[in-house]
Amino acid sequence: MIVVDRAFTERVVKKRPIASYKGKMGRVVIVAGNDRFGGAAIMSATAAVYAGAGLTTVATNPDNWTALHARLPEAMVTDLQAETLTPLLTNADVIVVGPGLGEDAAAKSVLNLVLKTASKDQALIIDGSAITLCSQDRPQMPNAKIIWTPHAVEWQRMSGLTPSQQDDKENQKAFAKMAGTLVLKGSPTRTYNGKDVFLNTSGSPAMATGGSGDTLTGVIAAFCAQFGTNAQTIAAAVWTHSAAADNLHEYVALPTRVAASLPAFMAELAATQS
Ligand SMILES: NC(=O)C1=CN([C@@H]2O[C@H](COP(=O)(O)OP(=O)(O)OC[C@H]3O[C@@H](n4cnc5c(N)ncnc54)[C@H](O)[C@@H]3O)[C@@H](O)[C@H]2O)[C@@H](O)CC1
Ligand SMILES: Nc1ncnc2c1ncn2[C@@H]1O[C@H](COP(=O)(O)OP(=O)(O)O)[C@@H](O)[C@H]1O
Ligand SMILES: [Mg+2]
Repeated sequence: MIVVDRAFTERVVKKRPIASYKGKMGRVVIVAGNDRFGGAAIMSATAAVYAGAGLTTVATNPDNWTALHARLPEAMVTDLQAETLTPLLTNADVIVVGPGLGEDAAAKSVLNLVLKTASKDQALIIDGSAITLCSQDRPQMPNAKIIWTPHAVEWQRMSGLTPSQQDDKENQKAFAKMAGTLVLKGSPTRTYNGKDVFLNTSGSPAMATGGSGDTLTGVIAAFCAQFGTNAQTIAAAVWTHSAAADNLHEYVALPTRVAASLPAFMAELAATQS
């Protein structure tokens, strides 16, 4: 069991080299948001941009474009059609699929496109609706660096384990049949990579509000884009997201306010390096 705390995270969040440029900070593509859950796409993208991803594109239902542009002009948008999306997916360093995507035919079709396109050097973060769809349809998974981010009920859909059965031993046994990294969200969140268990030490019930998990996907995406995709980076992203919520000292940690606090918080974490 590896305890993830501030000291652990400070080893991951690096000062930016002088010669940094946006292309070096990672290309993130977020496939998210149907006509009802545009907020999930906006929250994921906001977190990715505010946690430092160099170039963020959101593939979302066109109903969400105006709101996304108005809230987050740093992000680019595209639709969910294979013709426009395929080249963007191919060039991405990190792909997020699932927040607020829904489970209809359009969601299934774009999820299949992502699974067909993802390649071995890319991080692929699978969340929300995409977890539910993968659990139902059991598609062939790509040879990519897959990161699953289920909550307890999504993990139940993946593994068959009820929330009360979800202890380290059972989780590891169930995840041994799957590939990649598992971020099992909860209180506390545990990250599994098939070898170690990373126990998060930040977070509180103030995070029990819609959008907290959508925001986490963007933080993980930005961390992988900048610091390399491995279990340490992913566990540090989990800690940073929940610690940023703790730092608000508010009854409810509104995901948009958590995201807004990330640039200053990450500067603080990076400043401890000599
Ligand atoms: N503003 C938005 O656009 C939002 C969109 N969302 C999206 O909505 C879609 C559906 O996600 P949901 O998670 O709501 O629906 P799900 O159908 O996946 O799961 C919801 C059920 O699981 C329960 N649950 C969640 N965490 C649990 C835990 N730790 N222990 C026990 N039970 C738990 C919930 O109370 C609920 O009964 C996802 O794609 C998600 O990304 C949500 O994130 C909410 C906000
Ligand atoms: N009681 C709690 N203690 C610590 N973290 C919590 C608590 N409740 C929720 N969270 C965090 O909030 C997030 C919830 O994710 P999720 O259920 O996917 O939200 P959504 O899909 O609405 O964005 C996770 O990161 C989880 O760890
Ligand atoms: Mg969620």
